[in-house]
Formats: sequence, C-alpha cells, structure tokens
Amino acid sequence: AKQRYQAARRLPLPPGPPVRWLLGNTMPKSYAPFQFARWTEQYGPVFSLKQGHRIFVVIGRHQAAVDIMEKEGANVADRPRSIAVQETLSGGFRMSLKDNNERLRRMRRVLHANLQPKVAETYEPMQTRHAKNLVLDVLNDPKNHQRHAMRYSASVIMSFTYGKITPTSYTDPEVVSINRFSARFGQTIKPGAYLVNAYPILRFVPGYLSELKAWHKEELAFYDGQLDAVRRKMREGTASPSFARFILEHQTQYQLEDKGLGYLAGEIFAAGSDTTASAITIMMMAAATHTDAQARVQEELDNVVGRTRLPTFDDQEMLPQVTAFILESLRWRPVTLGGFPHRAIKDIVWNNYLIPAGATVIGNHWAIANDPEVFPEPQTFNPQRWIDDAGRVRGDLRFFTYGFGRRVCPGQHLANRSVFVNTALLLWAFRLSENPAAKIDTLAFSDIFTVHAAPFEICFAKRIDENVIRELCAPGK
Ligand code: HEM
Repeated sequence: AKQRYQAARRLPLPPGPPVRWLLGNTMPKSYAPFQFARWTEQYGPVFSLKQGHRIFVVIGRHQAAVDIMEKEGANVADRPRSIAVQETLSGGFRMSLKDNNERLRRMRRVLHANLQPKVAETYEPMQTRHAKNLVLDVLNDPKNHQRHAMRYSASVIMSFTYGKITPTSYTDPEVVSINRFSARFGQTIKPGAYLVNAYPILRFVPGYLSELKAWHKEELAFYDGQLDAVRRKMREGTASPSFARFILEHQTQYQLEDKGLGYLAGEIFAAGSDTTASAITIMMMAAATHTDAQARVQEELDNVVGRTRLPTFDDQEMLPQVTAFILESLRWRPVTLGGFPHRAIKDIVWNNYLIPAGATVIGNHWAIANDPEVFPEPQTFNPQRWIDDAGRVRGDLRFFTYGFGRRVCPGQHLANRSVFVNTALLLWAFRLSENPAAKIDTLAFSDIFTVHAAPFEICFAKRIDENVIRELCAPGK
C-alpha cells in the first residue's frame, strides 16, 4: 500500500491554467462557473488551480463526475475548510458545510426521515394547494411571476419546517429576515469572496471577521427564536406536524445536540426556498422561449388530463413529456450553476493524474450540462433527448441537478414534486410566450450561489376558460 501511495504521489496534478509563483492562479472575479467551463474546453475534463496552499480540482465532464464524485464518493464527501462562511458566519453549525463525520450523518438521517420518497408523498396535498395558489397569482398579477414562484417555495418550506399552515408572503418579517441571511450566505460562499480561506492568517487581523461574527449572532438568535416558538406551541398542544417539531420530539433518538438545533431547522429555508423558486422560474423561462417544446407538453396534457380537471400527482406516470420538459429545463439552466464544493479526504488517481487529499473538488454543473458527448448539441433546448423510442422517460440518462454522491441534496424528492406540480398546472392553464418587444435574455443570472434570473417578462395566454381555472384552483377545492 505504501508503494502504491508513493507512486500516486509522483503523478502530476490535472493540467490547468499557468500558475504565478507565490500568488497561484487568478480566480475569476465573477461568474466562475462560466470561466471554469472555458477552462474545461481548454484543459480537459478535469483541471486544477492553486491559490495559496489550496488546490482546486474542477470537473467539467459527465463521465469524470461519475468516476470521481460517485464512484469515489466516500473519498470526496467532506467540505473544504471555510473560515469565512462556515467557521465564522455559520458558527460551525451549517450542516451543508460540515465534514462527513458521524454528526453530519445523524443530521442527514433526520432529514432523510422527513424527506425520503415515501414521506415526501405525504406533502403532495400541501404542495398542490400552494401550486393552485400560484396559478391564481399569475392570473391576477402576471407581471410578478418571479415573486409568485418565490412565494410558493417559501410557503412550502415554512409549512414543512415550522408547520405554518397559512400561505406565506415574501413580505412576512420572518421571511424577510431569512432571505437576508440567505443573501449573506450566497455572498460569503462565493469562491474568492474572502481571502481568509486561502490565507488563514488573515483571521488574526483585527476587525477582519467582525461583520461576519455579528451576522452569525443575529442569525443564530433568530433561528433559536423560531424553534422556541414551536416548543411553546408543543407545550400548548397547538403545534402542527413539522420538521422542527420532529427534531424536538426525536432529539435523543437521533442524538442531536442542543447547540445548533435551531440552526438545523433554519438552514432548510436557505437550502430549499430559493432553489425551488429558481427551478420553477427557469421552467417558465424555458417554456416562454421554446414555444414548440411547450406545445408538445400541452398536447400531452390535453390527451391525458383534458381541460375540465387539473393535472395531479397521480397523472405523472402518464405525462413523460412534462417530466422530460422539467429535466431539460434544469439541464439547460442549472439552478446551482457551479455546484457545491467537496473535499478529497484521500489521494485519488484519475486517468494518471493525482487529486491529492485535501483538494477542493468542484463538479461544475454548468460545464457538465454542456458535455456534448452526453448531451449532443448541448445549447439546444430539446426535451426529446430525455425520451426513449417507446415514448418513456429514459432511465439511462441523467444530470446532476441535485449534486453528487454522499452529499446529494436530501430535499430532492420534495423539490422534484414542487417542480412537477407547478409545471403541470401552469402549462395546463397558460400558454407562455415572450413579449416580442422585451425579449428574454436567458443567460442573465445573478452571480450568486443559487442563480436568480434577472427580472423578465412573460405573456400568459389562458388556454382554459378563466372561470374554469378560478373554479378549479379555488382554495378548499
Ligand atoms: C430545485 C430545488 C433544489 C436544488 C436544485 C437543490 C440542489 C442542491 C445541491 C446541488 C446541493 C449540493 C450537493 C453536493 O454537495 O454535491 C444541495 C444540498 C442540500 N440541499 Fe438541496 N436543492 C434543492 C432543494 C432543496 C430542498 C427543498 C431542501 C430541503 C427541504 C434542500 C436541502 C438541502 C440540504 C440540507 C443540503 C446539504 C446536504 C449536505 O451537505 O449533506 N434542498 N441541494
């Protein structure tokens, strides 16, 4: 074993852009996933960068992602050390940035207990209710479709996490607070946002981290307060079922520590709300800019569902075109453009290159989505690439919308259901198109961790009589 180890250590790092002595590579100042994709074209499926003492390995092709992120999954399940976003802004609590140790596995287990497919099914009525609400919102106020998608997602997450029954509004004070925390998180986690990660000595510079520390205090107090409110309701016997109630009731069983319990619940909103809203918005953008592909979905909806009732979760198996449209939307414009960084805990040899223990390993969703070997003509939006000869959704093709290996998104079954029901309902009710006078720039995204499309206009033409839509989507129906 020792010999093999020494042999591996002699292998070169994957190729990459030239490194400047002492300074290392220049990190892209903005839109790193796009620059990383260009470097994939130039240097190959796996390339490397250096900054300070850190090595970054970026994967930009599908097969390499399977080889490294999945087959070597156990060896890349840690997260890079991050002084700014984890140790300071999150006080070490943020689960998504923890190393893959026993404590993390307990947290993933408790999430899984509440989000695995069988349990996710039980949220379908709640998701349907909020999705109908979104249809009515679009009917009443089409201009603000992006805000409506955010409101849908916030409502579903607040219901899942804290058992909130009434629809949530994005102006609710608690949602305003959580969104402020998410924005700070998105800013702080950007590669290169804080030099302290590459040069840890900076943490001793007086004042350097004080803003992040203050933000952490505020966030922690807020999340603990939310959990306390659930605790209070439990004592009064008025707490509806929720993730927060579950972790309070099962704290001992899952050996969850008091410290960070509020954070675990609070983190769900940050992880699940913006991402889901973004996925729904991307689907609408795809429909408005690809009306032929959209028409194919609507033809299927007409055949399978008809126009006198709403599509439901029970229809999904009979609606492969809806599923293919969703899969293609999330490949075409991935929600997490650059992927969440992992860290190698062991030396990994890939194609005679060394990915050394300690390296930050990034699966660049944007580059992998554009891998021409797996997705021919990757720039073309073509849902039919997901359909086999028998007209079914292909089982042999996949994209990594929800990330990789042991750290794959635990919320994916809830999220998939959200995207499905909103796609089915919205495309059933409306024909979406661009305003010829205000064409959509489909690459105009904010440069933060979870992409947000810049505001854009959609024309919603009713496919179904308005009274029928209102009647079928009315609350309580
Ligand atoms: C369309 C919506 C969503 C997308 C695209 C998405 C995507 C992702 C991605 C790419 C990761 C990182 C995986 C990796 O490290 O390789 C992740 C992690 C995570 N997601 Fe999601 N997600 C979505 C919705 C949700 C929802 C609804 C929840 C919760 C209810 C959730 C909870 C989490 C958590 C807790 C993690 C951290 C897991 C860990 O580090 O072990 N996500 N998600």
